[in-house]
Amino acid sequence: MNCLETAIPGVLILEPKVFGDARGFFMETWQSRRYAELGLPDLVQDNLARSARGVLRGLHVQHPHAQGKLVQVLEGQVFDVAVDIRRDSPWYGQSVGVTLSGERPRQFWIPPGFAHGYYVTSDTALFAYKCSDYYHPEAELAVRWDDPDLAIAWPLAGAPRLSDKDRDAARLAEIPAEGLPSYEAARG
Ligand SMILES: Cc1cn([C@H]2C[C@H](O)[C@@H](COP(=O)(O)OP(=O)(O)O[C@H]3O[C@@H](C)C(=O)[C@@H](O)[C@H]3O)O2)c(=O)[nH]c1=O
Repeated sequence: MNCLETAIPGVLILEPKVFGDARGFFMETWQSRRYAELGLPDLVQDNLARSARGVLRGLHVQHPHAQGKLVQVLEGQVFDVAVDIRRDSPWYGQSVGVTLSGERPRQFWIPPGFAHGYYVTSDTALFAYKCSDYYHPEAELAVRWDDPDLAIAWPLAGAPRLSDKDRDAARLAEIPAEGLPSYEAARG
């Protein structure tokens, strides 16, 4: 497996080994020992979402109960973004964006303390991810996907389709510092 660093330490692009043959392909999408060697924590919840073209989900984070997320597109294509919102991080407000597709299977590791979102650029997208903590709806926080301070270069084709929660989300600067994860707490 290839492990590629990004502009923010800890945010990783993983390229698992793909075994192609006449039938199709095979790959391991998670293996506890190998992923632990890369520094990933235990993963305790597995999620799957299908979305139509133009859907944008995010930006979401849990605080407390910060979740690291190992994400992968099974079918279709998305633009996926990790935003560092750890209040005392040297990379606070910076983001990493990556295109993920079922055609070129690779994984994106979003560490705890980052807000996460994605925008669907194919007719449909099947999006799978494993999380390092359980879902705690009372701890959910949404940050505006189009927060001008974050200046995320979404590859938009028209207005995105949003949930009510995401349409009403606050800008990062509007969230009190104590409502955001800290660098140390998110590192565990
Ligand atoms: C995230 C989640 C949602 N749900 C339920 C709550 C709700 O009724 C329904 C849909 O939830 P949402 O609208 O929050 O789904 P969605 O907008 O897809 O939320 C997800 O967005 C991406 C960007 C992330 O990073 C995820 O962590 C998660 O926040 O599913 C669970 O039961 N467990 C979960 O872990």
